[in-house]
Amino acid sequence: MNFNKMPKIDLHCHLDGSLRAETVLDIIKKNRLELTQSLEGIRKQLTAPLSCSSLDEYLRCFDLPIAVMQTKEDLERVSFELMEDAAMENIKYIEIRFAPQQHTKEGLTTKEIIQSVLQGMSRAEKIYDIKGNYILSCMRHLSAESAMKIVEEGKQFIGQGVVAVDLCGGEVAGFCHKFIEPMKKAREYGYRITVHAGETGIGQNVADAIELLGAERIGHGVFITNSREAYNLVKERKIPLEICPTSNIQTKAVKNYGEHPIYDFYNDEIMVTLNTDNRTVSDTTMTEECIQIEKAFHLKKEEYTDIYLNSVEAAFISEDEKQKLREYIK
Ligand SMILES: O=c1[nH]cnc2c1ncn2[C@@H]1O[C@H](CO)[C@@H](O)[C@H]1O
Ligand SMILES: [Zn+2]
Repeated sequence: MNFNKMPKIDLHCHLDGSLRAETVLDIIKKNRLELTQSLEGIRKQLTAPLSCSSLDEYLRCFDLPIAVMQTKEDLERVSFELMEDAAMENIKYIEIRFAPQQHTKEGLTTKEIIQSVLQGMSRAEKIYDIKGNYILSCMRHLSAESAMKIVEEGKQFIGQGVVAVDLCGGEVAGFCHKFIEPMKKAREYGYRITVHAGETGIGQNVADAIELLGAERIGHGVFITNSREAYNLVKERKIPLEICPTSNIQTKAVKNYGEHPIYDFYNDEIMVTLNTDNRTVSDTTMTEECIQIEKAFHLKKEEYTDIYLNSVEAAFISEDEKQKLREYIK
């Protein structure tokens, strides 16, 4: 299959993990930041090394991009550029996530931060054949109060380019208990809910995310294989899994593409979707994720179409918008 040309959907893509190295260098120079001044050095810092041994190590690659995402202008720019990069490889719809909590170092308010990325997104939508929405991620190592603040301040943007909230960062057992209140509030306000869970060996977190937080989708969920309860919940309630194969190899959730459970899940009628996670940190694209999965499992055209249609179903958009996305693949 010529995946570059085929229509694609990315439901799990972090803004801060998807910056162009050239742009990072540009912003460092423009803002006179005391950071690496060489493109090669930047590229190295932005991408998870082959030797990456865990999610925690993978997450260290976000320090540099976050340092250059602290002004309105720079947030607008990186948001526009991610949409542009996605459009160039025929991604027709993308849900981009980021944690506003991490962009206040130069004094921006949550409102200014969200407005800036939304502006970049809508500028790209006017030029390219792509649509997008934002997911507000809350860092799990921060407090429930901090997550509540994002839920409260992001509320005014629901339906204006913001569709959901997420929990992300390092994963420990039982993390969901801490976030019951903010996620309850989020549901009341009309946010859709997706949660990173089951990425580091703890299947029970997936069951918790669904039962305690009302997660409608799960980021990764690879380790439902460890928990009968989580597996059955995902299967029976048709909870879509946002699978990001390359990222899972880097964080050592799986050994290689061939050993990724995505195809077993697919064959067991679990609703899998295929996504990038982080275009720069994982040095990947949607095209590349598709190619690797095609290679590993001899994916047929109908199977790719099924997975694309799962993404359409799982997207946090209206029925009309879903219909438009279905038409691309006919
Ligand atoms: O695969 C992942 N699992 C958990 N957290 C992640 C992953 N990729 C990125 N982030 C975290 O999400 C934040 C907001 O975008 C990033 O700064 C990073 O810390
Ligand atoms: Zn992620």
